[in-house]
Amino acid sequence: MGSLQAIKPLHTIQPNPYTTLIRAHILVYTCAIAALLFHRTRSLLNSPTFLSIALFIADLIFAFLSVTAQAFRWRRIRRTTYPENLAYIVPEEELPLLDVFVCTADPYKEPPISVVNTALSVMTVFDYPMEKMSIYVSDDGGSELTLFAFMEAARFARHWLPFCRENKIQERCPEVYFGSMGGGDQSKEMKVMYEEMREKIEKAVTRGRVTDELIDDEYERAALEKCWTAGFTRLDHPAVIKVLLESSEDVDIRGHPLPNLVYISREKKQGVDHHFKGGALNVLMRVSAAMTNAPVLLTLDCDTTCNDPKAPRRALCHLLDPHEASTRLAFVQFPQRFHGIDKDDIYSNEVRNIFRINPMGLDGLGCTNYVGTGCFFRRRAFHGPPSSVRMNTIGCSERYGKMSSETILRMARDVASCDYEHGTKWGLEMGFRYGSLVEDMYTGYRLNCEGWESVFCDPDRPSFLGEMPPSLNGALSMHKRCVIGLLQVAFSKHNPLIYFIRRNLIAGFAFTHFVFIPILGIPIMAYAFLPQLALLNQTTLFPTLSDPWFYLYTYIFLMAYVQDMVMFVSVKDGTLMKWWNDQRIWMIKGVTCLPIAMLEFSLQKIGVTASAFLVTNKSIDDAQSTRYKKGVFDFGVCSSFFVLLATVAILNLVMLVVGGVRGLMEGKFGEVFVQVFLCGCVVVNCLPVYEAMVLRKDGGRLPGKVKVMALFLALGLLVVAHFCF
Ligand SMILES: O=c1ccn([C@@H]2O[C@H](COP(=O)(O)OP(=O)(O)O[C@H]3O[C@H](CO)[C@@H](O)[C@H](O)[C@H]3O)[C@@H](O)[C@H]2O)c(=O)[nH]1
Ligand SMILES: [Mn+2]
Repeated sequence: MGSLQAIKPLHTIQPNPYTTLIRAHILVYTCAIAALLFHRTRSLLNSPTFLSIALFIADLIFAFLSVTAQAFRWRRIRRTTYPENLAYIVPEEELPLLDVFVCTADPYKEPPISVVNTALSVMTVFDYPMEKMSIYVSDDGGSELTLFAFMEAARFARHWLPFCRENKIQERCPEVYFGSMGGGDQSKEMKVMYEEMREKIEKAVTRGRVTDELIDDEYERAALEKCWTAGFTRLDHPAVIKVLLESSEDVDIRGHPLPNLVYISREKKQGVDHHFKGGALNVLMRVSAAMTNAPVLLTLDCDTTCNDPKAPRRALCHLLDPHEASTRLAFVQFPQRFHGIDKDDIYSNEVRNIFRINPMGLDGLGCTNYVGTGCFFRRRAFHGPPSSVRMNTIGCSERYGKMSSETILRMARDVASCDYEHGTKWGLEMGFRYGSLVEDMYTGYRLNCEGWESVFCDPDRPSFLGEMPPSLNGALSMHKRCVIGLLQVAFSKHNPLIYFIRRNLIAGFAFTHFVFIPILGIPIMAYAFLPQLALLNQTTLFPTLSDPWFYLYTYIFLMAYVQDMVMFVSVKDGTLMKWWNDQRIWMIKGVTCLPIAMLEFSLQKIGVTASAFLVTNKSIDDAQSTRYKKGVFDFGVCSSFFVLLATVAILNLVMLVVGGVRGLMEGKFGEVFVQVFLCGCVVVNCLPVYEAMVLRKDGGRLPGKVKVMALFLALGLLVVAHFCF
């Protein structure tokens, strides 16, 4: 094997060529930060006022996060996979079975037709033996609409799969395929069939139920009537499990095998904790174990379509690598990438930092993070640390028999019941881990803690494409939920600071940074308000222009931006404009969702409220998406985020003018320069906010109510500051 590998590698690593330079800079930068803290401490001891103490705390947090962030730069790597060489290691017929999990939770926020497209894209795009694939759909919405959509999809697949094979259409899901091309004659018929299916599904969704004339045959009717009986609600219903396609029996119209397709809506009971997506995935894991028990799993969100025929083989390049190391490999993560992002990505919806930049750094340290979708797992990793499970290559596992047999279905319903996990280690030491709204990050992290490794695979052509909310409020709400999830990890007993650092120092720093990002809200809020308010009474808080310490501040400030910018643009398709928007969103998040998330998290901690996973809305409003495509900000909802943001915008503009003018007139510009400059930075970032406040007339302008509230808040703060500072 060894020599074969040398000639035909499955994957290679390219370390970042600038690693030495980067490490030298990390050293210098860390020293600079230490010096700044020293300077801050000294001036604090000289004059301990409320302001200087508050800013000192802010600087401590900045320093903590800046230093830990360097861990992501310590050993950055890129990987290349050679799926074409896989055949030298495993013959085609010995490829492992693959179980694909698709989660959906709400037919109104996640239109069933797009969930269907996700499943069909797995079948069409992946260049993998059909009879080895099984698709398990989890419906946490417990909706007959979704089951109906999938029954329709199963029928459509019998035509669609041979059509794709015969016309060599490989790289699309039906929605994209029919959307982009008018199509030749051969595709006309298919298109009609697809449109019919879509119309039916959408009609059912608009009506809120599957009405009689939409149902085609007795099989469908029986399935729907038998399950959705009186008393069946989303939050309270027995498990529904339907085998819609069974590979050993169902064939397409040309007689070729189809993949397995199974619909699952786990049992729900009011008052029982269902653990959101993590709970759903664990049910899928058990039901699939009873049915196909594939050694390799792929998790997909309902909005993630496949875009790379080779993705499963790329993952196997790592998972089946005959070298020792691969036996400790738990998962191969492809980045979340998105379609429909506007050219300059005004809401920073690509979230490059989390999805592409930081993972390259973590990957070099052996533990990239799991991001919830587009991830191939070794099933065994969910059953205990690598040392506890038998080590061998993956291999195929046998099936239990006919999937839709009563015995197997009974077993499946049993493992999908509410009580099944009671008294077991599921969610604690087995399966996807509970306790955080970022079940993905937390699960990946816990696997790493157990000694499992993980790999980041980011080929140029995106392997998976998902969707992001095309509205600012949507993006901020989603981020808020993630941030609460991170805080739940940061303040848990598995917190990386005590739990991971002793295992792997640098990776421990990286994870520490990761979960403590939310507390950035504290310094960003402090810097968005305090220096500005201090200008009112002309209190000087920073070194003046003539002070040598001023250069240290400048260096640290500039370097923070330069480092960020270089990393941002060095990853493919990173443009300066996107970076600029990303840093704007960074600031906006810092004054909106971070503080609100911290507040909500604290309330949850003391037991005032309970944490909830609000599913991101994926159905899009037309006016909104037109604005988004034009790159115009959308502020058109009354949201507490916008009240905070507008307050910051107003306050900084006022103080920029007041501070600047007074500084110049009184010849004290050098003394207030840093503070006025800060106002300037905020004002530049807030330009779209002013525009939405005064100039715009469209639906995306800032609502009057928000403006008034922000105005009062800003005024109130000025009055308070005038008397206090
Ligand atoms: O109770 C629930 C809640 C959600 N989901 C599914 O989980 C997926 C992700 O939910 P969504 O609201 O779309 O999450 P995103 O806003 O896309 O959030 C990101 O963050 C989540 C939490 O960290 C990850 O699970 C996601 O994969 C990741 O894309 C969707 O397919 C949902 O249907 C469930 O199955 N059950
Ligand atoms: Mn998503």
